[in-house]
Amino acid sequence: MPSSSQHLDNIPSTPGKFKMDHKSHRSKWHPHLAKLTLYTFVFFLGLIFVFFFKSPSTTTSSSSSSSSPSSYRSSSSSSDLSRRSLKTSSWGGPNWEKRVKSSARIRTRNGFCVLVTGAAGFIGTHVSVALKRRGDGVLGLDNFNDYYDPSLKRARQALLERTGIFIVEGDINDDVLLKKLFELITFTHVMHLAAQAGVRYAMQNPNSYIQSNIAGFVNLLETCKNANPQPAIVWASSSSVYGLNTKVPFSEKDRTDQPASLYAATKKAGEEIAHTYNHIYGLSLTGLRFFTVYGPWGRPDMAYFFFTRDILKGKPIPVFEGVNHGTVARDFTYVDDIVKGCLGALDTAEKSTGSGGKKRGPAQLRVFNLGNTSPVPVSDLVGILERLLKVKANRVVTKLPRNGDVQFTHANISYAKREFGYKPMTDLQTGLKKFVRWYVSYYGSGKKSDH
Ligand SMILES: O=C(O)[C@H]1O[C@H](OP(=O)(O)OP(=O)(O)OC[C@H]2O[C@@H](n3ccc(=O)[nH]c3=O)[C@H](O)[C@@H]2O)[C@H](O)[C@@H](O)[C@H]1O
Repeated sequence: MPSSSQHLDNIPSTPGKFKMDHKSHRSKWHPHLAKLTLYTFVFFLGLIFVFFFKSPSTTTSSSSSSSSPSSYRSSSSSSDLSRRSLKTSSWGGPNWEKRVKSSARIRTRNGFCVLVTGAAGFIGTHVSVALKRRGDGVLGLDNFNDYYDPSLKRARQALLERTGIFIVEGDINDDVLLKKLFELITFTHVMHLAAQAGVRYAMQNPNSYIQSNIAGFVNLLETCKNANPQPAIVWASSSSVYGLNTKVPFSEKDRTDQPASLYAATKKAGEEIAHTYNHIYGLSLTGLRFFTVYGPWGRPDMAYFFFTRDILKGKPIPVFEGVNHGTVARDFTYVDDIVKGCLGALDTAEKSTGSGGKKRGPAQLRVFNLGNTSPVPVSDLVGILERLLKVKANRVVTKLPRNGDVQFTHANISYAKREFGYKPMTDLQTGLKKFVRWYVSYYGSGKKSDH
């Protein structure tokens, strides 16, 4: 008989019996029992490990109430583990709820109540402030990930706090959190700007694009479609959906089925997903194709931003050119013009027609270009920066890499003009002047900054 079965045979049938015989069996039983206890311990430890680390939604149980301090939550899920630095988030409790409600309070007649996702982001910050200033209730949501220096996001957060805007720290993939927010607040609109941005970074971390721009978007739409009343949603698509399209200027009617980057593909997928939720659930959805947005509080991963930093530091900057020295150009659009476009889209968004997951009638579905209608070669952008910074750039002319960049963008904006009077006012020279002024006030004249 194998020794293991002997061990099993020797286990007392009741604790009482064991206790009674304790003294006489002790020396004989102890090694076996110790081993068995160890195995049992390891087994349960394993179970606990599996429960806590493999369960899709571990500590965000919807049954626990967030109204007491003891119910402060920490959210993370298995899918989060694949994300770049998705921190756990804490939310809940009476003080948290008070801040949420105060931030979302409408302060003007017929004002909106807007959930702004990605509120600590570049465009999110600008749009949030503009909405708050005109009296709308604004609640921010942001996961503060470290795609770029999170201290810049914290500084934007501090700016928003001074304007009376609270940013909930959490992820759009956290359905329990989203549900809670919609239970606490009746949002009339969602301005969805949370995304994994950047064209070239998609080669390094493709999964983060799927997590944010597809899974996160679907999660948000699921919450919106279940809400009663359903909010109207305005969200950030991208000029990059035009991909390898050669017909210029880009019109919303042009083909968008040739994306040149995974980023573009996820934004295009977002447009198709928006169509589905509009069709099935009656959600009012407006996608905005932003064209290379720049300005104060911008994104450090964008060329105009890191060119400024590196010119000031005397570092070389790679300036891309197309085949046969072809010009690479962008329809750079100043952030204040984009904000006006966002507000115009919100103001003309019709109500969703569904409620509680049921469609009651056809709902609005729109896509707009928001560009500047005036493409500028990247080499001219560098020239403007040189003049503003009074430093000569160390240009390294480099062949446009095959990592998602397209050679040229140019927006036709007549649809946005017709629908809500969109009219960009800022040329690149004027906008970069404002950016440089902000940059120098934020980082100093730069040579020592190492962000
Ligand atoms: O409209 C959009 O939807 C997108 O706009 C932005 O993408 P892009 O237009 O590619 O901006 P950005 O990287 O600043 O490159 C600007 C120019 O500099 C050139 N470029 C870039 C890097 C470099 O090292 N050298 C260079 O010449 C480069 O070839 C390009 O011509 C957002 O990042 C993106 O998130 C998305 O919102």
